[in-house]
Amino acid sequence: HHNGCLPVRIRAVPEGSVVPYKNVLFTVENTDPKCFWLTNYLETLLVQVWYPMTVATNSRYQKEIIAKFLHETADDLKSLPFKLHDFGFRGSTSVESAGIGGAGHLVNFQGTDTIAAICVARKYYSCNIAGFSVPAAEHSTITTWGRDGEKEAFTNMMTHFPTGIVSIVSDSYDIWNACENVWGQQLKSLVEKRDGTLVIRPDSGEPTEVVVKVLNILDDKFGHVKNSKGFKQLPPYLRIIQGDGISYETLSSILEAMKKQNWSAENIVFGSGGALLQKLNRDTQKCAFKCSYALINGKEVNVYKQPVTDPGKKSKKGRLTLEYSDGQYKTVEEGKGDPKKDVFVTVFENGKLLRDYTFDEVRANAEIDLLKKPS
Ligand SMILES: O=P(O)(O)OC[C@H]1O[C@H](OP(=O)(O)OP(=O)(O)O)[C@H](O)[C@@H]1O
Repeated sequence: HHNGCLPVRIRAVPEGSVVPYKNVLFTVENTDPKCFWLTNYLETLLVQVWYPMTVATNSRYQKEIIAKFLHETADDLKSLPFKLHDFGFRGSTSVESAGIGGAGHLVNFQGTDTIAAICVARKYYSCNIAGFSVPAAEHSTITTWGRDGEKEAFTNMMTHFPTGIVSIVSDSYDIWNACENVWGQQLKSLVEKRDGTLVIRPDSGEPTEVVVKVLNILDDKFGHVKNSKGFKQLPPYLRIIQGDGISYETLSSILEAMKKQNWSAENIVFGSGGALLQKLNRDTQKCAFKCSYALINGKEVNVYKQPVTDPGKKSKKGRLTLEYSDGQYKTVEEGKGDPKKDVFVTVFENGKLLRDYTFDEVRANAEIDLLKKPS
């Protein structure tokens, strides 16, 4: 009867919009009364948007934290798009999950090792290359040189990649020895003379302590410059990346510990895997899909649940719209919304995709206010 097309209308907030949780984000209505069952039949599939939304939210929050510390301790915010690198592919439950979640992260940042995410952004959001990475050692490319061969392994990376950024994991045996003696003495002139930036990667231990200690050792060996805000920066050919144990909580405490010792956030890049793509679930942002309205034998019924055992589970009533005014989003229930303030767009109707978003549009909608002073 419908030529294979689903008789539903989906209205949704533009992708990338930053909306406080517990607001309506999209509505689904059947357009054929005979298919009254279709809306909640689609619940299972449609609620899966919780995942990229939650990754994007978590990643954006981390972007806000990093921006705040850059505002306070760095000359500018130019490095922000590459400050949180996605290391999460290996910890994802599937290639598809890594692609979808990793694309959520790429809404906010451009650094990723999750190639599946670049494929998703290219295939579904017309983005040629949404993310980038750099040449990097991993433990096997250091440890295959043997315990006594760490210096040769480092030299090999430095000479194989003679220009640009190169990231070299340095905790295979003893991060303190690697920073103080191997990088700081034996390979010091190689580091200084190389045409690019060496990014040293500690990868174990308590991140807050390790990062500050590594910075202090490198300072002792290579010195620092003071930036316009009076904070210390390693020489431009030297930076660090902390990619172990990074979540929004640890990120904040590392940057705070650095600031206390007068280190600029400019010195560090973060990598995050499990906490970025996997340590979240549908309840992290309390994402749910509920029936709120029905037309029963011509009678309009506002449908809702309100369990006595948990007031937090009360659902919204009636026809729903999302309004934006005075810088605030508000969900309006029971069909009382003002169409002029409604931000929803009809994105799908009777089998047709009516509005598609490019990755650039999503990114623009999600951008943080870079000029805002840190709170
Ligand atoms: O944010 P995460 O999910 O922790 O991902 C990052 C970690 O993953 C890798 O090590 P991996 O865990 O594979 O091995 P390891 O236990 O030997 O560090 C990498 O060296 C980081 O330590």
